Amino acid sequence: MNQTKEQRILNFVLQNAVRGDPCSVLDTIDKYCSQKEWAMNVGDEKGLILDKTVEEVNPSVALELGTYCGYSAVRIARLLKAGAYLLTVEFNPEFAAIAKQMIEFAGVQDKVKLLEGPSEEIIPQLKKKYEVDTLDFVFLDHWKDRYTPDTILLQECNLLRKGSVLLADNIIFPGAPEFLNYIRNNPHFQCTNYPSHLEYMKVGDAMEKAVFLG
Ligand SMILES: Cc1ncccc1-c1cc(O)c2nc[nH]c(=O)c2c1
Ligand SMILES: [Mg+2]
Repeated sequence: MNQTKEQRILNFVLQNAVRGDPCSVLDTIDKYCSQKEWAMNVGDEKGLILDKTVEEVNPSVALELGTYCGYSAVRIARLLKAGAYLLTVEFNPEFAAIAKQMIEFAGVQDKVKLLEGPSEEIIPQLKKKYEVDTLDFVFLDHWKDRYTPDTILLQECNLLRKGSVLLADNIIFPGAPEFLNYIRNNPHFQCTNYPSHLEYMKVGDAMEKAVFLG
């Protein structure tokens, strides 16, 4: 049975990265996806914006929507303080299976809880089933058409508190114009734009940070 691109990425990591070393896993994925097969990891350039935001927020509880192969889950988890954790949501079971192995190989499994299913089903379960009070940081990197409804859902479920930080990928490419319009015109959010490039490409992209004002 032919391997998927995601399986090829995982195998390249298993054969070339250092087990238990998150930076080695990230560098190895970036090497494969810039030299061999493009894939939709946040990548090294936008990854630095993600790093800076996570370090600034220093979250106790973080949520990621869109795990894919686990690149940004490893990227975020490696920066979390003792006792802090990341919940990451992936709809595609094949991607979730790859990400689980990637997270374990990187050695950050104790900080990451991978939740498989649609974000619109999982978000309303976070308080009761996953014992979340509020979220300090949310990384939106799933499907652009879910950015706005899921942001509204997070508010409806009382998962945001004054100062909660959202960071959204792909604001330019593939683009999330409806989300940008929603969040920039919403008096409950303070927005900042971070111009960058699409992962592994010279094409322009950007990330948008939105701080919930309560
Ligand atoms: C797949 C793709 N093709 C061409 C250009 C951009 C993309 C692309 C890039 C990303 O960073 C994505 N992140 C989350 N979810 C996506 O669907 C997604 C798609
Ligand atoms: Mg993305």
